[in-house]
Amino acid sequence: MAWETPDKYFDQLERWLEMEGEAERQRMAERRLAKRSGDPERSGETLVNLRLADDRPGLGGRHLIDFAKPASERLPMHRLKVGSPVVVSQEDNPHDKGLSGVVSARGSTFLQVALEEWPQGKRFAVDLCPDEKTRLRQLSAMARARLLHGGQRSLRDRLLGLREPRFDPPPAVQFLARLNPPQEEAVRFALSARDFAILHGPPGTGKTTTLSEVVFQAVRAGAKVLACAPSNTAVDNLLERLVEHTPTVIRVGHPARVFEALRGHTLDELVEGDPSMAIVRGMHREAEALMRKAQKPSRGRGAYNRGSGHYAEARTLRQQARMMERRIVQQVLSSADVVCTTLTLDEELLGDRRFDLVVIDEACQATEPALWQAMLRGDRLVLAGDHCQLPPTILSLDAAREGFRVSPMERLIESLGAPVFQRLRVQYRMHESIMRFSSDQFYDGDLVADLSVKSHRLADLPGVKRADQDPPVLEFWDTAGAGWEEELEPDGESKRNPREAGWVVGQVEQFMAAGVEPSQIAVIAPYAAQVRLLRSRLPIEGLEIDTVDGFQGREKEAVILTFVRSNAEGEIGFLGEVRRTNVALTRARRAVRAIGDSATLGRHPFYSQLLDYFQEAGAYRTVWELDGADGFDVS
Ligand SMILES: Nc1ncnc2c1ncn2[C@@H]1O[C@H](COP(=O)(O)OP(=O)(O)OP(=O)(O)O)[C@@H](O)[C@H]1O
Repeated sequence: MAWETPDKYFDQLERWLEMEGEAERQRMAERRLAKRSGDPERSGETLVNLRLADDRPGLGGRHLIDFAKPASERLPMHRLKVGSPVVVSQEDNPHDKGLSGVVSARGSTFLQVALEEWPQGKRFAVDLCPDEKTRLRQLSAMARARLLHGGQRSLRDRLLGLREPRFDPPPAVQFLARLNPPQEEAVRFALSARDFAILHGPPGTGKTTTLSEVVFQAVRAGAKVLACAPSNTAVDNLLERLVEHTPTVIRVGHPARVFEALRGHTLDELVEGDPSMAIVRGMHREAEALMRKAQKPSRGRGAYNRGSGHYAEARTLRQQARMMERRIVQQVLSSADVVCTTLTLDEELLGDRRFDLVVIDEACQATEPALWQAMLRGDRLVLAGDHCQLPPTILSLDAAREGFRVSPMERLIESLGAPVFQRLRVQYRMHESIMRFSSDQFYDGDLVADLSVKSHRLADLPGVKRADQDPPVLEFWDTAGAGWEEELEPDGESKRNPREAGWVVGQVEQFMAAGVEPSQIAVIAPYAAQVRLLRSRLPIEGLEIDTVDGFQGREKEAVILTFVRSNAEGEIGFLGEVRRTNVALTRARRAVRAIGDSATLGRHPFYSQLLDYFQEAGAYRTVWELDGADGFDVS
C-alpha cells in the first residue's frame, strides 16, 4: 500500500482506528446479549461463576487475587491473557460497576487479577475491557507525527516510503553474544542504518537474540535505547535476553504484567529499592499520623484551628513526598541505558525523553498506528519480526479487508524489498524435514537447520522409550472419502470435527505411552470449537490444546495438528490464510502429526503442495489403514 502524502496516510489510519473501536464496542454489546441468553463464556472474553480462591499482596498496595470455578474446575477456553485489562464484577449484584484490573497470571484452573481494591461479593465475573486508552494514545501520537520537522520528519517520510532510506557502510563489531554468520551480518546491517532497518527472523532463527545484540552494541557506543514490543510477553522475552549483557535495563509497565523472575528490573521495584525512598515512606507515615490526629475529636479552645492545621500540614507533607518520589522515578529512569516497554508508552512518565535508537521486536504483530508513539521518541529504528507468521489481530473485518492487518514491517518489506531487510537463516528449533516445507514456501528455501537440531528426534529425549523403529518425524493422515466430516458446534459459529478429534486423542495417548511428557506436546486446531471439544476429551494436566494464535512465538517437542475442514464444497475458510498453517507447523521441534481431508484441503494450491511434500517424504497415511475407518467409532 502506498500513500501520496503523510496526511493521506494518517487520515486512513484514523479511519481504521475508528472502525476498530466500533467493532470492539459491537463485540461488547454482543457479549452483554450472550450473557443474558445463557452462554456468556462462549465469546472467550468473559469468565463467570468465579470464586475467590487465593490472594496475596502485590506491589504498590495492589491485591493479587486468584479467581477459580467451584471445585477448581478447569476454566473454559478464554482470551484473557497476562496483561489484558479486565473488569471484575459481582454476579449477584446487577448494579455493580465492577473494578478495573489487569490479568497478572493464568493457569488451567485459575485466573489471577491485580486489583487496586478488594472485591466485595461471593460470585464474580471477569470481562475483557476494550482498550480505549491505547487508541487515544495512538491518535495523539499520530496527530503529533503529522506536524514533525527536521530529522524526525525525514525519518517519518522514509518510513512512509516517500524518501529513500540511507545506510552507512557496515561497522566493524566485536560481538558480545555467540552469533552465527547471518546473525552477525544482520547486526552490522542494523547498526549501519541511518534511518531504519529490518531484521526478518523466521521461526527459531534467534531474532530476539540478534536484536538484543544490536541493543548491546548501541549501548556500548554510548546510545540510549528504547526497546519495545506489541505485547507484554514479547517485551519480557526481549528483556530476558537484554539483562544478560546490559545491566541498566529498566522495564516500564504495570509490575503485574511482568514475568515474576524479571520484576527486579521493573521501574516500580527499582524505585522502591532506592535509598531515598525511605525518606518518602517516612513522610507518608508522618502525614498519616497527622491526619489521624486531626480526625481525633478534641475539645477546648483552639481545637478547630489545631485540627485544620494538622490537615494542612499533612497535605503539604504528602505533596512534598509525591514530588520527591517523582524526582526519584526520573533519576532511576535517567540512569537506564535501555528502557523496555510495550508499544503503548506512558507519555507522562517518559516526559520529553528521547532515545538514540528505538528497537521493536515482534513488529509484525503491530498495526500501523501502534508504531507511532515509539517512533516519535527516536532518531533511528530497528524492526524485527516475521511477516510470514500471523499478522496483528483486527476485529473490524472491513478495516482488515482494506489493509489494516498489514503491519508496517510487512509493508516496508513489500514496498522497498531487499535493501531494507536482512533475513536470519540458521534455525535452532526444527528437525530438518519439519523445516523444509516452510522454508521452501515462505522463506525462498533459505533456512538451514543447525546441527544441534537437524536430525533430532523424539527418541533422543530423556524418558522416551527407544523402540526398534523410532516414531517418524512427520505424518499426515488423510481422511478423504472416510466421511469424517466437519460440523458446526451446536448454537455456535465455530467448526469442529469429532472424528478428527477422536484420532487426536489416540495420537496423544501414543505419544504419552512412548514416554513423551504431556507438557512437551501441543495440540493445535484452527477453530475454537475443535479446541473446546478436544479440551473436554483430553483433560490432561500439562497438555496444551489451543488455536494457532495461542501458540505463536512458542515451541513444543511434538505437534498434533487437526485441520478440521472436510466438506463437499471444498471450503477451507480461514485456513486460506496460509501463514496460520506456517505458524502451526513450525512450533514443532521433533515431530508433527497432522490430520485433514485431502479432498477438501487439496483444492487450495498451498495445501496440495503440503500433501505432496508429506507424500514425497514417505509420511502420507490414510485413515483407511485404521481398523474400521469406515464407520470407525473413535468419538
Ligand atoms: N547463534 C546461536 N547459537 C546457538 N543458539 C542460538 C543462536 N541464536 C539463537 N539461538 C537459540 O535459538 C533459540 C531461539 O532464539 P530466540 O528466542 O532469539 O529466537 P526467535 O527467533 O526470537 O524465536 P521465535 O521464532 O520464537 O520468535 C533460543 O534457544 C536461542 O538460545
